[in-house]
Amino acid sequence: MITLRALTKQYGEKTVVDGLSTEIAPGAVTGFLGPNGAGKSTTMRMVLGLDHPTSGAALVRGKPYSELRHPLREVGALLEAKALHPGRSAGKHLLAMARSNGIAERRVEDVLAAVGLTDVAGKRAGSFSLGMGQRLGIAGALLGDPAVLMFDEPVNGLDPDGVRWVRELMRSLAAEGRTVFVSSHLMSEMQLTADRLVVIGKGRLLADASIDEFIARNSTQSVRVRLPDDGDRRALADRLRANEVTMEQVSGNELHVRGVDVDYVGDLAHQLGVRLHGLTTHTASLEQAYVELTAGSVEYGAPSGQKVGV
Ligand SMILES: Nc1ncnc2c1ncn2[C@@H]1O[C@H](COP(=O)(O)OP(=O)(O)OP(=O)(O)O)[C@@H](O)[C@H]1O
Repeated sequence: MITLRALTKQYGEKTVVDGLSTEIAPGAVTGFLGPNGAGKSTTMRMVLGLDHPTSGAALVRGKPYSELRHPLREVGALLEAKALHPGRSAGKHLLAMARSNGIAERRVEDVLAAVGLTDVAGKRAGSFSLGMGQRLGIAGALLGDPAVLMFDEPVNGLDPDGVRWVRELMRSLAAEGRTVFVSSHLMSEMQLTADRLVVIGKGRLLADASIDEFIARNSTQSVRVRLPDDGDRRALADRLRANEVTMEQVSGNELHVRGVDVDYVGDLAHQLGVRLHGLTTHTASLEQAYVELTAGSVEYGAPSGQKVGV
């Protein structure tokens, strides 16, 4: 369990983490999402005692990091891949970590096997590819067999096999009853990996919900209608507008209609005698729900694209 209590961090005038309160529960993967600069890394650093809160608290199993007796045995983290001695072999790096943290040396073999690095344990960590570096970082996080794990962007730069491997690892760690807190920019990935989501923007909590709740609360369903004839499309759009129904033309002859269901649009098309080639309900993906939620708190975003007029 990780507990954030009104966690706040200011750098000079700027509040980068702003009164965050939530609990990251064991037995689940919790995705930590937010646009660039939202404060995700700063939050994780405070959980690990690498940054100090201006006010509030970040607790691991009820205690601040500084009060944990055997920190690496209680919380493991991958913050920045390759934050290690480049001349040391992977095995020696882990051995040094084990020795300085009172962790049994046999754990080194276990975690090397768990991340698939047994065969390259004797190679210099500095010669590792990005993917191997990530695996070594994850091995370090697992070394103390901790109940709480935090991963900051663990799939950054990984190939599809590596991404799938990280996903399965996160899921299996959660299935063992551990707390798994993972930040990512890849919404589609979080949709496959996470049970719950904590979303922040400009340091503030925007959402704290299960994936399904998050999509249901933050996105509206739309009806997608395809009409092969321009005149038919205009007739339907005019009638929807007259009925004060919101819609947009996305491409060619496709309309996205909001706030009504397929029955409504189908009946209207029938009344008008227009021909349809498609009529479907579309539920927003996590990506769309996330973009809608964070639209107001993107610090460095590009302006959104122009809509095609109907
Ligand atoms: N040591 C520091 N001094 C001043 N400002 C800082 C410091 N560390 C972080 N910041 C600022 O705090 C804000 C939050 O940064 P943070 O790295 O926590 O965001 P993030 O959500 O992890 O972003 P990203 O997704 O881009 O990694 C940013 O505006 C950043 O410039």
